Amino acid sequence: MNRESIDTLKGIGEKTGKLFQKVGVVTVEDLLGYYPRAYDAYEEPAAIGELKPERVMAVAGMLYKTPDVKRYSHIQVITTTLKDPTGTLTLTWFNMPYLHSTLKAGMRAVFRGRVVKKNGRLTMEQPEIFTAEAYGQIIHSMQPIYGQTKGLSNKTIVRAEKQALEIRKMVRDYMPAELRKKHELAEYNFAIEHIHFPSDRKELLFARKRLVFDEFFLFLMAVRKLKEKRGDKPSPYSMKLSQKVEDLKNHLPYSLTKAQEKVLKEVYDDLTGGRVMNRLVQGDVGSGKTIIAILALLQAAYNGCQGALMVPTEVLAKQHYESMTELFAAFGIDKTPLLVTGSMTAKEKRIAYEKIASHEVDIIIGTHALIQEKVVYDNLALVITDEQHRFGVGQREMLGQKGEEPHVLVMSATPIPRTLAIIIYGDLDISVIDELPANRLPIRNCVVDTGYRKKAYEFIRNEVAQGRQAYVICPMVEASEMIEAENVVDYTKVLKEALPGVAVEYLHGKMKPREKNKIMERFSNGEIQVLVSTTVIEVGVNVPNATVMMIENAERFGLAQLHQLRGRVGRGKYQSYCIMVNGSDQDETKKRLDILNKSNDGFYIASEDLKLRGPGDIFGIRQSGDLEFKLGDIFTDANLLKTVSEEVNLLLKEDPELEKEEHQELKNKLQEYLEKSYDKLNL
Ligand SMILES: Nc1ncnc2c1ncn2[C@@H]1O[C@H](COP(=O)(O)OP(=O)(O)OP(=O)(O)O)[C@@H](O)[C@H]1O
Repeated sequence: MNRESIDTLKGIGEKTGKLFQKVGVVTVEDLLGYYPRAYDAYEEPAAIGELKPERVMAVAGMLYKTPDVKRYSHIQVITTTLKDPTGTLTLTWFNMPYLHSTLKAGMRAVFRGRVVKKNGRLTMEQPEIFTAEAYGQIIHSMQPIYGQTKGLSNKTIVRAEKQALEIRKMVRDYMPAELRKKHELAEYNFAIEHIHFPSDRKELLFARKRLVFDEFFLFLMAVRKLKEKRGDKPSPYSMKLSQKVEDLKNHLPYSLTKAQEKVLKEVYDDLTGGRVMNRLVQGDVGSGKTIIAILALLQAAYNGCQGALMVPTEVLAKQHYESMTELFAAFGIDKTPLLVTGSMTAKEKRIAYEKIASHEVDIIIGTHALIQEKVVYDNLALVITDEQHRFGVGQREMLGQKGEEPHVLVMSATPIPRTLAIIIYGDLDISVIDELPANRLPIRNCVVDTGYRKKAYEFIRNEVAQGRQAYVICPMVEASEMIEAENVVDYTKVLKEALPGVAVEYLHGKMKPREKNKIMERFSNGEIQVLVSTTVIEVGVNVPNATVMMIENAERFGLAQLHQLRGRVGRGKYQSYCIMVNGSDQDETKKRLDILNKSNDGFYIASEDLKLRGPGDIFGIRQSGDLEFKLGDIFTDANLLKTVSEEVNLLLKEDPELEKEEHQELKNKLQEYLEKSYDKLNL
């Protein structure tokens, strides 16, 4: 029943089914596992005088004007005014023509929507309308808000979730009863129901704790199994260090930092030590992880083996490919890299696979495409993955299976404290690059409001005049009627006007991979001077000539994400700048952005953010959304993570193969978890 497709639910036809597929929901089970992104608590209506911008709030009052309808190209706007003893408020709706006949002067109601400040005055946009009685019934309840996609509204998802809960088959709880009791965990079926529809905050936290416990538990069990399987084994590829690679290292345009040398030695010791390497290299943005990867790949190549470098995006794969090709050509390195990406044509792929299988190439760079079944390697001795995003523990294992026990090196810029890293990466040894190259000048930061834009553009113009380049980040791709935030397409037009003679172009995730690559290429070689982009450039993009990072609507991003974005500048010898434009006047936002303003250190930022939010703050912007947990946050749930880690140790000590009767359900669940983790790769 739970594995059935969601089109068995009422109201879900082919079209809606496709939209659900877009957010990864195919079966009833997937739907139940599609947890709310946030919850809306229907609070007491506030007085108009108490309204705060950028918040969703409710007000009660009387309409004192018959609505006014205006039409601007494709948008119809209805406005009216609400009054209470503390003030007046403009209410605005977009494209809702039928409201015209509902809204009448003198009507009393409760209105709930986002409050925004426009031209110095407060307006409520797209408010929902309730009678006082109807509002009284839902007050204080928690309404789920799901991640939506164009055409798939929250209402549709809520309706589907309710049905799914009704028809689902209850599952037997796989968590051993003893553990549930010890940690006061909710029963599984109860937790699933109440994560979607909690009646209050307490119930929500109860349900959430159980599900986060599960996420950590299954993840850590999988990590332990992986360690057992891959950990500390003799390696079929014991290498000898090649002098050619040493020569390259000694002739780079820079010398490695002490931290890079230390980490490189640890990697070399693994490669030559006769045991299979399973290592994580952790280093803040721009600390120089890539050269470690390149040198290790070359060592493999000069030992007659193949090496693969797998990264999360095509843009990055291409970037690595190009910089490697250039480097090798400059230093007379006779080892050829090959690029494999999902957007290659079938023919291109076939040719690439042949080159890999015949060992015509030594170093293979690519995205997920690298672990597709069709790729057959010849003597694959080293696999390097960029852990920023998406590659979870299952993927790690899968790559390992591609060769005969290849060495595995994982790169990460996520600033996880050592105690947590040891848990999360329990199957890996950890190396840390804890120093930035010496030629770097610390990035100068500022947090400004939108009134500063003109000055910022002048500043960018100056930098460009000196030969430098700039990024401008906007949260949205295109204009939206519902969300007040800057978008790449319109912003580019504005910027082109503001900066005549400057080459301004845009980049976003909805563009075709080829187009994206082209734009990135033109930015890399300096043809484009200002790149207006969404967060697609967040990870790993390396254009050392870029010195300005201007982030619009900085309030909409998590601190970790802002830190990554900022890490795109300050990668070369030039002084770099980060301008964060704060579009909100909330104190909390100011405090958050201030942390970034004061520091360029990823570890410090993560720990300060945690202090500000406090453990258990589950409504804040997730810090570690890039790890593979849907609900759990390794920072705010750090204590639970430690507890679960201890429990997993105990359990595996007592029953290493999960053979006991009371662990059978768990064993099946774990198997399922691993299979799902592999499946994700084939999406
Ligand atoms: N020791 C060094 N001295 C000077 N420059 C260096 C040094 N090591 C690396 N670089 C340069 O610093 C820039 C950033 O390095 P790299 O791209 O490896 O960063 P990273 O650690 O991968 O960062 P991110 O996580 O942001 O991708 C590159 O242009 C690289 O050539």
